[in-house]
Amino acid sequence: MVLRPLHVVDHPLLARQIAVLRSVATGREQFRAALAEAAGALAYEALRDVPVAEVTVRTPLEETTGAALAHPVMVVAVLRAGLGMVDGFLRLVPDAAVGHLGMRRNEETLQPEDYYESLPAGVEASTVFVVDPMLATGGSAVAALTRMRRAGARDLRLVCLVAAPEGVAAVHAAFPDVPITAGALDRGLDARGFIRPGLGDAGDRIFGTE
Ligand SMILES: O=P(O)(O)OC[C@H]1O[C@H](OP(=O)(O)OP(=O)(O)O)[C@H](O)[C@@H]1O
Ligand SMILES: O=c1cc[nH]c(=O)[nH]1
Ligand SMILES: [Mg+2]
Repeated sequence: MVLRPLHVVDHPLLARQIAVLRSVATGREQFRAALAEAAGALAYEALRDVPVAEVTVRTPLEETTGAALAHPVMVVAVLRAGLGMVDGFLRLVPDAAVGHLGMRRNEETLQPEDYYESLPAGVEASTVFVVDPMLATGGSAVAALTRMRRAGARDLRLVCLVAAPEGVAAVHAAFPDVPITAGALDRGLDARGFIRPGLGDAGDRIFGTE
């Protein structure tokens, strides 16, 4: 049986941040802050089923058992827009390693072009979260996940803020075992490959480029 995990997080605090991010009236500073908040909420949900290890804890009164994450966490940001999600993730997992994959979508062909890669050691042993706010055609996500699998990632997950059904289908087709956590599943893509209703160009809104 093919596993097709998509978890669209349903939470009022996340929904509120997504409304801020969608609004054309939201400026750069507020956009960055809302994206960090939303990424924290997504991280909380995306980490829900990571393996835990039992540890012994001594309270002031007696010894008991507690939980620790069984494997190190690695966050891999798809540049540039994925950078906007890293701080939110690190608020929840401050000791996570952070990798970077440089990737830009050619706006004529809609194909992703690689331009950078920097990955910390320990990919094989880590729970790896690839983060990018926008999952549109899925070309960038599939390329990023392919690079991470080639780098040795075994426990691999994708976290995005806004997903189009086309992108979800593309990731599911290429990586049926990779769970996707998303903040919203939108209607679809327009003729230019933009997510509708979406939030526009996430990278441009974070960095002020146009
Ligand atoms: O699913 P796709 O059709 O591949 O589109 C999604 C990609 O497009 C955006 O990045 P972009 O290429 O605009 O680069 P940027 O983050 O530097 O702005 C976005 O952050 C994704 O990486
Ligand atoms: O809607 C979209 C599609 C791709 N990249 C974005 O930033 N926004
Ligand atoms: Mg990109």
